[in-house]
Amino acid sequence: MIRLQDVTRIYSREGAAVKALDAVNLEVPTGEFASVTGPSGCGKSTLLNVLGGLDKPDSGELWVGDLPLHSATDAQLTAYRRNDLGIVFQFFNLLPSMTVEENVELPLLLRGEPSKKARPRAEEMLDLVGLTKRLGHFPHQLSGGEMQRVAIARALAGRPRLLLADEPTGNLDSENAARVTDTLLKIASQKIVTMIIVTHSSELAALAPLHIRMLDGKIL
Ligand SMILES: Nc1ncnc2c1ncn2[C@@H]1O[C@H](COP(=O)(O)OP(=O)(O)OP(=O)(O)O)[C@@H](O)[C@H]1O
Repeated sequence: MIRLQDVTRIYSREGAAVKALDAVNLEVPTGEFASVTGPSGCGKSTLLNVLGGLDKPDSGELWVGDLPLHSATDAQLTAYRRNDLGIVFQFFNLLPSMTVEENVELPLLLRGEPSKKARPRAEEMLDLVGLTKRLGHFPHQLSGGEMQRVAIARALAGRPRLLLADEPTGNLDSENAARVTDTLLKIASQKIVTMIIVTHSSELAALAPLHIRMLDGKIL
């Protein structure tokens, strides 16, 4: 369970206080797929940043399972980001000189897993996103949608508790966006991870069992 209780994050801009998150209360059950929508400036990125342990609330409580992110130490936050969190970005962020398989394996190798464990895990995740035939390809040989599915496989490889995605279909044409959406729905149906996805796509947002609408730092 992800639980936010009265989470407030205030920025100051030109001397004025901006409540990017204004006493937000939210519960996302383990394994749930939640979409987040709302107009520019409503606080979506701030919500992702506090969930990702990159920013701390000024007040309130934010729990990821039994970990209190609002009071976690820097060491706990580093461990949380490394072990419990998968992140998918709008622009994929794959390493161009590595193959698809190597891109997915890399986070596992970086955290000390031996290659003989990392490789089958990468292959399993690439099978999950339907890219088994692309293992040896390089990112520039893939479509945008395929690159995003590699990024999703990479984010899941380390068995995170929480998958955060910021506009995962924002940079894709409709056909590629549809494939990425199908992949996300497949992952959601298997309940292998809690997913919170910020999107401007009303289609993707509506497909999520939990649709969070934000306005002016609040959840509607
Ligand atoms: N570092 C910062 N310093 C000052 N104000 C900030 C900062 N980060 C965000 N804000 C303000 O907080 C509010 C929420 O911003 P946030 O980026 O979370 O919105 P958003 O919904 O993600 O917007 P977009 O869809 O445009 O990315 C906005 O008014 C923004 O200007």
